[in-house]
Amino acid sequence: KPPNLPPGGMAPLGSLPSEDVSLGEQVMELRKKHGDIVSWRMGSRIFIFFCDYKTIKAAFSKIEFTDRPDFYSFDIFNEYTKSGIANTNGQMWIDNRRFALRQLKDLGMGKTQLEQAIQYEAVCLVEDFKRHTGRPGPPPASITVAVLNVIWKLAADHRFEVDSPEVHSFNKMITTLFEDFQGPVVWFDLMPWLIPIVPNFVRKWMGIDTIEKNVHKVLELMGEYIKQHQKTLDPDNPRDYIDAYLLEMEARKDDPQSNMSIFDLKNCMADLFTAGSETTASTIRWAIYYLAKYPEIQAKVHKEIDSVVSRDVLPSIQQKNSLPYLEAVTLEIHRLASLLRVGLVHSCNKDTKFGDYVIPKGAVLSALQEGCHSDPAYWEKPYDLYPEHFLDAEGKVLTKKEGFLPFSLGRRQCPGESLARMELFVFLSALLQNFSFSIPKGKELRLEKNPKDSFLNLPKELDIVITERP
Ligand code: HEM
Repeated sequence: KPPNLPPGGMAPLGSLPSEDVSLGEQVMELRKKHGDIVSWRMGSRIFIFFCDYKTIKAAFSKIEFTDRPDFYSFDIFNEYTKSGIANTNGQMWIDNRRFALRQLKDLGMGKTQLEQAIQYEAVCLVEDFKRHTGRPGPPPASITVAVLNVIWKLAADHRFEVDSPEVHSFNKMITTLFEDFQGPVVWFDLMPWLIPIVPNFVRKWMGIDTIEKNVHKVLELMGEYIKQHQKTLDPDNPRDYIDAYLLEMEARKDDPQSNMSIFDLKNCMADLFTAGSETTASTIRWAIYYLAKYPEIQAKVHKEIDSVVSRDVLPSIQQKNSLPYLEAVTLEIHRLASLLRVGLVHSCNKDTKFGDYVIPKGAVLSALQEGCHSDPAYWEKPYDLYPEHFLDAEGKVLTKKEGFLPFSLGRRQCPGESLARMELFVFLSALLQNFSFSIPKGKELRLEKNPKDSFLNLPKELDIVITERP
């Protein structure tokens, strides 16, 4: 055991989390015994869990705690060659993240071009929901298409029709990757010494081949769009992320510090799609489920929208500040869903003193989001949908709240946060202006999380009834 390690579950041979209770809940038990920083040896890895908001904020502002770990499951996503944004460290990460943030800003975050694209997707979404009214069923797949189309617009100036088989098969690739990412491949992350000794047939059984194939398909598709863009590139009129990257890559072609390449571009794009699609689409689904479960809150949202927006136009992003209750509901959905339950792990790149402890090089670092989001120290009603958590006495939105970190904190904080917030506002306000959501008669809507999904809290497919509002 390294000296001065935070206290916790440090069985000499390492213990794996139980599958009956979620990882987050198991860490919360350790927190009760040991305090806000706990360690846990899982397999041959030392995990450090930061359990309290202030501790996470202090930890994730440290450069030593900003890297990603050398996880096999992460490397598969880059075909074992570090590239992209989410799984790189050092200069490559700094350059790619900076480029992504600049593109997300230049292509219209807060500006009209992307706003219009999102607004157009909202029109299509409402039209599609009309086809699903009056009978029990899961929330329509058009939610995912709308969210994917926003990223397609940004990345490759492209969109798909809601019934296009291509967009659904692309989505299937991404969701399958998410499922597989939480599967047996995790053993290689926790016990990397297994990697060279596990025979091929076991790797196959673990689903590694399937993940590799799926990743390859995603990257190949990105490659096709890049090729089309190379043929039609106009340096004076960059259309999207791909054009901007190609131009910068050309401008830096003699720069020995440049890590830019077509392979890297494919991975940056894949990162935007994987990080930005299911997260946003699932948040919309959670919102629909929670509002169906809390009809009195839904009625208040309807009333607010009706008092601000005329019924013959969809709400626009400019009206966001006039709809504080909807905004507070959206923030509550982030809190209750805690989509990335224990965050996306970081790693420590050198032995680092932190408070009374020393965090050893190579430790895997995790922010206990769902613990913060249900901590009674921060939330009056931790397990209820209670928009008042995010409203002050005058009904104004409290955007910055201690204990609230759905997009994480610090240097790795989600670069897509503003885009996600914009999408959530435009899509949810459009849907709630036009529809109400309810639980099918005689049914119950069970929204508890699956303990086996330790990292991502994606909603199960549950039936609701969509009714067009008069
Ligand atoms: C509701 C929607 C979303 C949620 C809850 C969410 C949450 C997060 C979280 C918790 C992280 C990990 C941060 C860390 O490592 O500490 C992250 C990373 C990331 N997100 Fe998001 N995200 C959302 C939407 C988006 C969107 C729309 C995009 C872009 C299109 C995006 C792009 C990324 C990228 C590229 C990273 C990796 C950043 C890095 O490693 O530097 N996300 N997100």
